[in-house]
Amino acid sequence: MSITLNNINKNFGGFTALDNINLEIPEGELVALLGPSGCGKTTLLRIIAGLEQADQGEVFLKGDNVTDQPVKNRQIGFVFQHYALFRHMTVFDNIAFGLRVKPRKERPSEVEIKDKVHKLLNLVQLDWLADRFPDQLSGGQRQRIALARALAVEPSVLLLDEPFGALDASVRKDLRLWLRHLHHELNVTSIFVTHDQEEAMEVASQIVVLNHGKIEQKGTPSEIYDHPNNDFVSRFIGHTNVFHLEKDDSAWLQSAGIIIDEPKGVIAHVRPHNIQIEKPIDSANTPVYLKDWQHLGGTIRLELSKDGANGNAATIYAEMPNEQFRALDLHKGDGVALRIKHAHWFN
Ligand SMILES: Nc1ncnc2c1ncn2[C@@H]1O[C@H](COP(=O)(O)OP(=O)(O)OP(=O)(O)O)[C@@H](O)[C@H]1O
Repeated sequence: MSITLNNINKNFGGFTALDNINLEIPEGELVALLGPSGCGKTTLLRIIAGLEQADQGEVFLKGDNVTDQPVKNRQIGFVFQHYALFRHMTVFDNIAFGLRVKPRKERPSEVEIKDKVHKLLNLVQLDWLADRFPDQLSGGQRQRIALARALAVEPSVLLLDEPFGALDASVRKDLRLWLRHLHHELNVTSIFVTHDQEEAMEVASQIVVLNHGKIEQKGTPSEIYDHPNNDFVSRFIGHTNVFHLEKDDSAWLQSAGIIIDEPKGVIAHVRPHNIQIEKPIDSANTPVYLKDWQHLGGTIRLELSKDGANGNAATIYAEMPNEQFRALDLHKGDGVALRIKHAHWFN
């Protein structure tokens, strides 16, 4: 089901939580609402769900204006950060709950319910846990069961609010991929809230970046990463090195012979992988040296410092494949030459 938001505004007292939000989400997308704490993500999700009323604006689901419709008429499934499973019910009964409370005319028979719950348990790959209680599950298993429960009533839209926020890093990583694959299988229009840009990049087909109640940018992960609209998006999505050409950076960049494209503004944002590192011709006379590095799996992140700068000088981050780093045979304290391959410019 497609989702359209027109001019959504929401204030809490004198505070503007959402400021004229316009958004079109086509059917079948998996969209991440991404932004820093307090930017309005959950409020927007709650307005789509009907759990909160906007002060102004309209919500359309599949072209129908549902602004004044209560939650129960919107065919929406929810998964929240803190497991909302009923503790006194088994996994099976938790998933069956939404079907059993349907009005008599729409309620499936117990045989149909049993069949459906097992299908959902298979889908989330936890069929063997049907008779357990929520307390006997791991955090990751509970979230998968919460998702199965949300899907039981065949929602047209699935809303997930930081669904993996309470889980540890490795479980989170597994569940992100799992959610993506599950979405490929089901194709239910889904929106999930996250403040984790890596999570948004890894899972979503579209990312909506929010800040101070406004949409800063909407696009695919690569559009957002490679073509950030503005300074905020560029800094928020992944690491970026910021060079101010009207301020301190101008002089040392010039002295180091570092040229950043054709300037198209005064602030250059450079992604770590767009900084190429070479061994300098004159290593005794290089203004940049290797301070430290870290392994990030297939790549190495290099921390570079300006020679002679005091301890507060901004670190420059570069990234390169492991083999390339090994071939350079660099050691801590070695001088390096930089070449900047590409920058995003802002004013
Ligand atoms: N019921 C409320 N009454 C007053 N202010 C509220 C209420 N709900 C939210 N807010 C405020 O509105 C702003 C947006 O809140 P919201 O929960 O949507 O942010 P968020 O982006 O989801 O943040 P987080 O990532 O921290 O959950 C925050 O400043 C919050 O304090």
